[in-house]
Amino acid sequence: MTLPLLKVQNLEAFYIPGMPIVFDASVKVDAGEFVTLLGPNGAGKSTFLKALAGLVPVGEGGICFDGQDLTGVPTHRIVAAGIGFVPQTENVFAQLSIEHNLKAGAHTLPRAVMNERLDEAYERFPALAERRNQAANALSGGQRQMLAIARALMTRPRLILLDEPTAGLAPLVVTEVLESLKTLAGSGIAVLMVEQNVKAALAVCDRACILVEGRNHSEGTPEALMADDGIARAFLGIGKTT
Ligand SMILES: Nc1ncnc2c1ncn2[C@@H]1O[C@H](COP(=O)(O)OP(=O)(O)OP(=O)(O)O)[C@@H](O)[C@H]1O
Repeated sequence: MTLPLLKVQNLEAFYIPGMPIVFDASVKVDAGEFVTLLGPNGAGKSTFLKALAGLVPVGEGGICFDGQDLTGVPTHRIVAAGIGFVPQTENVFAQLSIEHNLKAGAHTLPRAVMNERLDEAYERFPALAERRNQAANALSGGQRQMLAIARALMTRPRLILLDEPTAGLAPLVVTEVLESLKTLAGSGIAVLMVEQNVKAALAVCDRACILVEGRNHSEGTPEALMADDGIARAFLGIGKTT
């Protein structure tokens, strides 16, 4: 039996000591798997993701990634271990060019490696290549998200965490961004994202985990979750008509 790439067990995360937001959440992600975290507003999904990125303190529980214990380690070590993080907002430097944004994602790399990674990014997202010298604030919302994703990929992570990557985007662009994440997962880079566009997320992911009040509620393939009438109505915004 192969171990999951990411195994989070019974994690507690908090902003204020003694006042957990995430009480007991467990999630596994396999290599190349695309997993969505769903749940009501305030369930602690973003907090959970930030805790995995080392941006929120953790209490009980553990985070194991690629055989390494990453519980409570600082963000730079998490990135070095092979995890990329794309925050929901302010995820690009608006005044900097696209190329400088990408370089900022991996500024410690030697020049030759950096150029290789830039080529990879432009190959993956051709729209960025065409505009490489323009400021990021000239990009559309969807292209900005692509840039934020491309920047997180500059360190060649094995897992990328994304906090609501389609927030505020038009429906067609939502699909475009999510399809690009599906392609990413297909290329072997695991994806764990928090998403509010439930139906669009379920159309592309392999599995979804539902968090409620900082704890696991249920999980399964999109098909299995949608087939459960109680879950579909309560969490997926899909009511069966009778
Ligand atoms: N920086 C912070 N300091 C203190 N409390 C916070 C902070 N950020 C979030 N919270 C609180 O943590 C709780 C969970 O928020 P979180 O954003 O993790 O939930 P969520 O499930 O992602 O919700 P949503 O779907 O609305 O984004 C909320 O009650 C929120 O007020």
